[in-house]
Amino acid sequence: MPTLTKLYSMEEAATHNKQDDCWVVIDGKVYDVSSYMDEHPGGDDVLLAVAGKDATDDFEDAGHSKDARELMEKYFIGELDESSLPEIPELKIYKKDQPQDSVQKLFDLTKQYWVVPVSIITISVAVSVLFSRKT
Ligand code: HEM
Repeated sequence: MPTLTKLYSMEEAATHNKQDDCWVVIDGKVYDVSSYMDEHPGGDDVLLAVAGKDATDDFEDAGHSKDARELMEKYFIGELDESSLPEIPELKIYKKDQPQDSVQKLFDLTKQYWVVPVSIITISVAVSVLFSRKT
């Protein structure tokens, strides 16, 4: 049977940023750690510092054990609605300017560096003409 996962926007997660109402977002998943604040071996202050925010990097930096990762499931309440995230303009531009595939890429490079093969051919022709005149 399919399970329904609740989706939360980053705006909504951001409102849960207090000691007694604390959500953290880790790897696109939303956790309500309000009841875990006092028990967290890393302290409640570190959780409060990332309350209502994306704590993926901080979570990974702390080097959590397999047990800790299993324990997380207890506090899982839903997933982050990716469409609620602001679009990064640089990413869009980068994507847009990328050639479609490697063939296209090679074609673009050839267009850009046509001077190199043309110069090689010109020099070769000049050298062979000089040599043929000497003999
Ligand atoms: C649902 C979320 C979380 C759970 C269930 C959790 C659980 C745990 C557990 C069980 C430990 C003990 C060490 C281990 O087994 O790895 C721990 C330590 C720690 N946690 Fe978390 N944690 C969570 C989120 C976070 C976040 C978001 C941060 C950072 C902002 C954080 C920072 C730390 C730190 C600094 C330690 C101490 C590491 C040490 O003393 O070596 N934790 N956590």
